Amino acid sequence: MSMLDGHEAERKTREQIEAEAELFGPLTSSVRSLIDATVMTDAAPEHIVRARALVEEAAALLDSRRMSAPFGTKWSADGTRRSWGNAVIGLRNPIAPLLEVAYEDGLASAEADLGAAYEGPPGLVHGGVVALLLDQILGGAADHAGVPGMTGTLTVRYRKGTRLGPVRVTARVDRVEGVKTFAVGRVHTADGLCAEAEGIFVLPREVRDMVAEMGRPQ
Ligand SMILES: CCCCCCCC/C=C\CCCCCCCC(=O)SCCNC(=O)CCNC(=O)[C@H](O)C(C)(C)COP(=O)(O)OP(=O)(O)OC[C@H]1O[C@@H](n2cnc3c(N)ncnc32)[C@H](O)[C@@H]1OP(=O)(O)O
Repeated sequence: MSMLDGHEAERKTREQIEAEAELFGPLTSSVRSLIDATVMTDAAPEHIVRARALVEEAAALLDSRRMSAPFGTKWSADGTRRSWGNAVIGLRNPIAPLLEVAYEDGLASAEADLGAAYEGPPGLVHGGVVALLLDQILGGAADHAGVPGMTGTLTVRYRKGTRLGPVRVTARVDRVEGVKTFAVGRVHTADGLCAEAEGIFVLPREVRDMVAEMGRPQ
């Protein structure tokens, strides 16, 4: 499979995309609540059994028509880019913990409220989830700075346990060396600095070849 598969140009207007966001966003949000309720429920057994039947009915309804491939990245003529399946920020992905990434003065930042579904050690966020957030925000900072790449190396230093609840993640590009972008980032909670990371994002060879032929994709 090529690195460029899953990138797709689409003809939808901004209004159509907004209408889709209004349709799918609330579904994602409801399923996210369902995930939390599934982990946290202490309901009576008959309620669990009934809930399971309802969930299976909802899944069958949604599954009655499927896309032929995962969402990928869709590019519109006006430059809008959608990665709605993305595991960290996808609008259609209920396991995606981050909502919006803001970019200001070279700093990417985002907030998430990590509930019980993200637990690792008791009461703390799973270390893999911390790395997941960092990977995305560092990659986003590189992308936003116009020097995107695939994660080649991600080094995380876990300074203290990240308590479940609100977290803030930030990142910025530190330097660029040829096709490699070095980005750095942090995770904070009310307890202070919990994790730091450095990532090396490499513009893949086949994209480099394409860019050399056609100019950098917008
Ligand atoms: C149509 C546009 C497409 C744009 C593409 C960018 C998309 C980003 C867009 C939006 C970002 C949004 C945010 C995303 C965040 C989440 C990202 C993820 O989850 S990514 C999934 C996990 N990562 C992988 O699956 C990578 C798997 N590995 C590979 O594909 C290759 O190994 C790759 C691309 C990392 C390198 O392969 P080579 O063939 O392009 O690289 P060579 O030509 O050998 O080396 C180039 C330079 O990079 C260094 N390098 C190579 N691999 C490295 C590595 N793993 N770590 C550090 N440096 C590495 C080399 O030493 C060399 O350095 P010297 O130029 O000589 O200084």
